[in-house]
Amino acid sequence: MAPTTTTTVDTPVFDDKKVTVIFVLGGPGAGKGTQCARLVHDFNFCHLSAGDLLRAEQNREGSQYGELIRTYIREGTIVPMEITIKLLENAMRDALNKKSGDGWTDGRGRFLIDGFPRKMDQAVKFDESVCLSSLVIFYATTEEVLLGRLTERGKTSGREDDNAESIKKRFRTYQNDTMPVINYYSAQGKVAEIDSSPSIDEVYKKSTEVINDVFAGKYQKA
Ligand SMILES: Nc1ncnc2c1ncn2[C@@H]1O[C@H](COP(=O)(O)OP(=O)(O)OP(=O)(O)O)[C@@H](O)[C@H]1O
Ligand SMILES: O=c1ccn([C@@H]2O[C@H](COP(=O)(O)O)[C@@H](O)[C@H]2O)c(=O)[nH]1
Repeated sequence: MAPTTTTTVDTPVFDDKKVTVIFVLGGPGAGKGTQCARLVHDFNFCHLSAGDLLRAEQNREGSQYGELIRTYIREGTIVPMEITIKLLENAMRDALNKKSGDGWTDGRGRFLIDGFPRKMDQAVKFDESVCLSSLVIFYATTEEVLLGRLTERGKTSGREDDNAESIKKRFRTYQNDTMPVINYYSAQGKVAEIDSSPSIDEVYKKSTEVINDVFAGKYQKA
């Protein structure tokens, strides 16, 4: 008899009927973090930046991944997905245990996951095993605008990757690895694209319209 093969399908840790996950993507410096900070204030989201979680893990005393993460970030490449997904899952569990108020009763929660998924393997794995996402907000602008913003931010950010060489590598990774993720979700009708070239206030107005649409049920999960 031919050997049987089994395919393991993960059950997501969090129920997407209770937990809303919105991914926030766009080129480096597009304004993802800036917009998320304001959305948190007005809609009581938990904002999880994958980059921030990785930097915290990199700097955590005793972390076995510190040096590995530092190298990937400096090179502008994507840290192996298992690390980032575990950090996100833990942070989500923490927030679900601690947060309260609008959107956070009876095991419910709402998350803006910023700068993730950056690569197709992360997208598929997160949706399957952590929580099915509702939408991607995609902040789109030109490389010229991105470069200007990152160069300016680099004067004070202290980030090891806000320098000309790392920025160039991050742009390449964005085109090669992250644009396919945006196209993948776009084909499922799960992308809201917002031009992030105008002022912070103008971009924010569009962002709130998208979030109101999500809560009004405009975007149905595939
Ligand atoms: N609409 C805007 N107009 C002008 N400047 C902006 C705008 N949005 C953000 N900025 C500025 O651009 C810089 C990058 O913004 P932000 O850190 O929010 O980008 P990001 O997409 O989160 O970047 P990264 O992916 O590198 O973390 C910041 O200094 C921010 O103040
Ligand atoms: O899912 C992710 C997200 C980020 N990274 C690495 O972190 C840096 C910085 O990310 P920001 O969102 O700009 O803060 C990014 O260039 C990657 O090297 C990752 O590996 N995986």
